[in-house]
Amino acid sequence: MATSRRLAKLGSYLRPHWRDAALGVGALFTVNGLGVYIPLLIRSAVDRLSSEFTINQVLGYIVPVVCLTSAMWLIRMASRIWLFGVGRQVEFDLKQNIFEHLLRLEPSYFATNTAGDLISRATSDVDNIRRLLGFAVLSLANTFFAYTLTLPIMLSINVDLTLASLTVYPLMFLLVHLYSEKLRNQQARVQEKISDISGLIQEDVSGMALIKIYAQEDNERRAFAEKNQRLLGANLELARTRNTIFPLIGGLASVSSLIIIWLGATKIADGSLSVGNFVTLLIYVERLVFPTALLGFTITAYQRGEVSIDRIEAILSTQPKIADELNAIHLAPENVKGKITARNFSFSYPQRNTLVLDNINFEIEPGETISIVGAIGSGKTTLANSLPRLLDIAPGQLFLDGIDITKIAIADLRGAIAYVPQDSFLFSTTIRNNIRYADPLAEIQEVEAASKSAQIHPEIMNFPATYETIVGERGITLSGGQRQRTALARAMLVDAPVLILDDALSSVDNQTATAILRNISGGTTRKTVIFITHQLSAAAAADRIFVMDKGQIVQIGTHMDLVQKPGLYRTLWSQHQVEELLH
Ligand SMILES: Nc1ncnc2c1ncn2[C@@H]1O[C@H](COP(=O)(O)OP(=O)(O)OP(=O)(O)O)[C@@H](O)[C@H]1O
Repeated sequence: MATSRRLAKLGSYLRPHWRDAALGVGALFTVNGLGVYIPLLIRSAVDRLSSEFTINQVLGYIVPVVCLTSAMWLIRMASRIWLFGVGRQVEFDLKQNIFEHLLRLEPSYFATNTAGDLISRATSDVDNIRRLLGFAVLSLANTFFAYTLTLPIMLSINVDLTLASLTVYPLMFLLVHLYSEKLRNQQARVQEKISDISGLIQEDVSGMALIKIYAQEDNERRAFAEKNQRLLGANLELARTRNTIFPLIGGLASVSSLIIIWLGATKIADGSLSVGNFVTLLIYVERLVFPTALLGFTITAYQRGEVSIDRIEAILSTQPKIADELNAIHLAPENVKGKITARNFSFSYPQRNTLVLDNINFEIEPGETISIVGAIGSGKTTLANSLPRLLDIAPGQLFLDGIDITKIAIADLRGAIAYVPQDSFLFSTTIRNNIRYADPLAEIQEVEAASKSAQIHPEIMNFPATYETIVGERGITLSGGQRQRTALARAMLVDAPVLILDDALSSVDNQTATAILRNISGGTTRKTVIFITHQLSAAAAADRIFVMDKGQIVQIGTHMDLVQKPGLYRTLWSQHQVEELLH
């Protein structure tokens, strides 16, 4: 991103908080104005007191200097509160924007961007921008005012001495210019390495059981040490560059004072400079040393911030691929009948040329229960993910109640479809909150009814705190089957007209799976149920069965029809019967 665009971005982050920023900068202006005035008082004191010295005169100078210095201290404090506050506000806004933006992005985005990298951008990079907008703005404004207010007065006192003291500055700016590109690149490398390490920690913590099962602790330790070493290398490289340039800047600024002392002394000796003016110039140059030396830190903060702006904007500028059309159709779930149609539906994943779904056609009537069976990788999950538009599908291929699903408002489409994916993810909260996730105000009776439909209620009643039992992270305190049925209860509570179960009962025995399917597809208000499964005895209970092979629906029919015809279903059924016998 070009520097001008980065500055425009910074401006846009600051805009909502311009009042505080302006107050902070205004306070710095006042402080620097007072800072310029105090040496003038001292000059007058030095010149007057050298001719007549009384205690009253001394006090007449000391009291205003003390009062002004105290006022400066208070105003400087206020400027810090305002400007650092702006940094914190921007940090809050950015975190909020990033999180809200991530919620709008489609699942495939998270397949290509690791959680560790996203976390590092939302925390460490946001922190860099906070520092840039708090500390760097403060120190830059301070340096700017220090120079613009001090230099004219210095020039009015003595042009030669002032210009001589400034001779080191071109050298200083050349130094900064030469090193800035290098510093920015090294900073970017550090941020990348931080992301790498966050990614590894995040992945290893999630996959800890796997690491232990395969006894891969040593390999993981080595992989971590390698990444940590790279981060250390990047940090040391950056520190070397910084530690070369910043003391040089500070040192060059101090050379200005030496120039004033050296040339000033000769000017006092030849009578062309009063002692008062000499002292004043010396104080002014000293006053400039600190803001100038701070420039180094300001540059670091700026460069860190620059890299971080790019990294954060990479998230914020990613347009969601799956979004509502301008005139999206709104559908209330209670008005949805649940008819699902596919017409010549084909799909391929980005970066893959082959069709994963190849010219699929079907009609599912409202209230019908359909089982989808087929070989591993035949496209069942892809079909299930397409219906609630978790995948970016082309228009005119899938329809809900005859309406193209790409024309329906996404929230309404997803509100009409309850979906239990293969991975029955549970949050680290109570079972009750997990079940009523989609309806946090649901009463316990509704939660219990949903659990009864999912055949998990008796087991929950046996947990130590029944529905208030806390589920460990990702539900590790529950068995696989319990997790699956809790996830199913969550979908049952929604009471949507369409229910999709993607291999969601694989850890439940065949009889229970069949009973659950009968339970959810029966009743007075029948839902349209799509039941993807490898459990053929449960699948057989459906009204119709779709058999998938290599991205196509190769057979459609009832269990009785399909077992009588030669084809994939009969083969799968025979295999299933052999497995049942061997069991
Ligand atoms: N995100 C993805 N990116 C690229 N290819 C994918 C992605 N997800 C699935 N595939 C591929 O699409 C094909 C169909 O996968 P899908 O998960 O739909 O099959 P499935 O029938 O549900 O399999 P299973 O019975 O194992 O769940 C497979 O070849 C798979 O490798």
